[in-house]
Amino acid sequence: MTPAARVAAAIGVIDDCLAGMPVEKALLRWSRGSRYAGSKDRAAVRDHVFDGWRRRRSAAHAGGAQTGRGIMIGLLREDGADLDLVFTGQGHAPAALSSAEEAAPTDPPPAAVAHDLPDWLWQRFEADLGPRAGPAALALRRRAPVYLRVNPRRADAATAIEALAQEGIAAAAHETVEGALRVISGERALSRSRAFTDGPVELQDASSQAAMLRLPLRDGQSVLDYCAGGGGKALALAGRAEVAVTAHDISAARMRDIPARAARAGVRIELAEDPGAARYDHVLVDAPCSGSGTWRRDPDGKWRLTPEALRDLAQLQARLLDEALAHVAPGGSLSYATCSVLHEENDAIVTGFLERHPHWRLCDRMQRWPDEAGDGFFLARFEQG
Ligand SMILES: C[S@@+](CC[C@H](N)C(=O)[O-])C[C@H]1O[C@@H](n2cnc3c(N)ncnc32)[C@H](O)[C@@H]1O
Repeated sequence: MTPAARVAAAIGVIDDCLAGMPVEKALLRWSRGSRYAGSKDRAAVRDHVFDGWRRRRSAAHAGGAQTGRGIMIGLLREDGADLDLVFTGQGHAPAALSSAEEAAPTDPPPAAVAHDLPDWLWQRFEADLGPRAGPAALALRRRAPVYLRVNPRRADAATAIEALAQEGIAAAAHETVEGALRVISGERALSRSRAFTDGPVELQDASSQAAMLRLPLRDGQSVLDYCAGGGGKALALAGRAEVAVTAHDISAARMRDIPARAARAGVRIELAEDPGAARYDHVLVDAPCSGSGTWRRDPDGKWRLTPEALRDLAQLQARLLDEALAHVAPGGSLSYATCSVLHEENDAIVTGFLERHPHWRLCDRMQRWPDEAGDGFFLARFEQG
């Protein structure tokens, strides 16, 4: 495919997204109908679509229309591309620009548009994040850096960097998060690399890693990951110390890869579909959330979230914390995590918990904002007394 044909394909996929199709589904549909496209074409179309979808509002403003074509014109215009080389109308290229499309807009976009958030969310960002609202929203418009977690059971950082380099993947140690590596190039080779398939590294954002490093684990202790999902946090905790980690999730299906991932990582994780009356030294609630700190990876999230859905999430988060509390052993700790930057899912949940449980106190709190050092992430840890 020519570069222009890739843009034409992205326009079609973005139109499907605008019609309500989730971005991954729209890409899959295009991919299935485009057997002629090679792996580089697929990667390029994916990048265009995700760039356009993250910057949907500002690109539509710059391109003059809320359509796949308008978004791609705006995106390329904002990025300084020569539009006449792409919109030629020849072969599989998109049609030449009309005179209306040739004129870049002169009016500045409203703040919510410039920050690529729905109006209500931009208001929340400003209210909740204060001066950090702008930088956080702008970070969510960019591609996410790829971070790996070095599995201390299999390698140290230097060995992992060397193993990755031998397979054409350049990585460097994170400046502040121990054991986190930033992938500099070659990320598309990762999933097939031995460093990944044999267990020395796992894909995990640096902010999640930073949060898991804060839990004060000691050898011999027990840990319950109450919302374990695919087990990313459980694996990080199991790798850190000689602790007995149990994974629970309302969806057993979500946990199905944990045994294989644990075996690859050289750790043991027990699965508990129902933790019953069991109690643990550390209980972690990595709660379902809006994902607002990670929307650069999942841009659908910011366009789909509604105030009502956010309120429902906050109710679920509070309930999960109360449920999980029953599993904390005497003298143990309860940790609450989200990958959100919104007050309603973070500090408001902490305040509500402390009001409902006055014998518990907040003993640690971490808030990270989305930037080059990692995703947005929140952690609060409670102890009794
Ligand atoms: C943020 S994800 C967890 C991600 C996971 N900890 C990781 O690191 O990969 C939240 C998880 O909470 C689970 N969940 C939702 N409601 C729950 C409930 N009532 N009890 C336990 N888990 C629940 C979801 O199935 C989902 O897997």
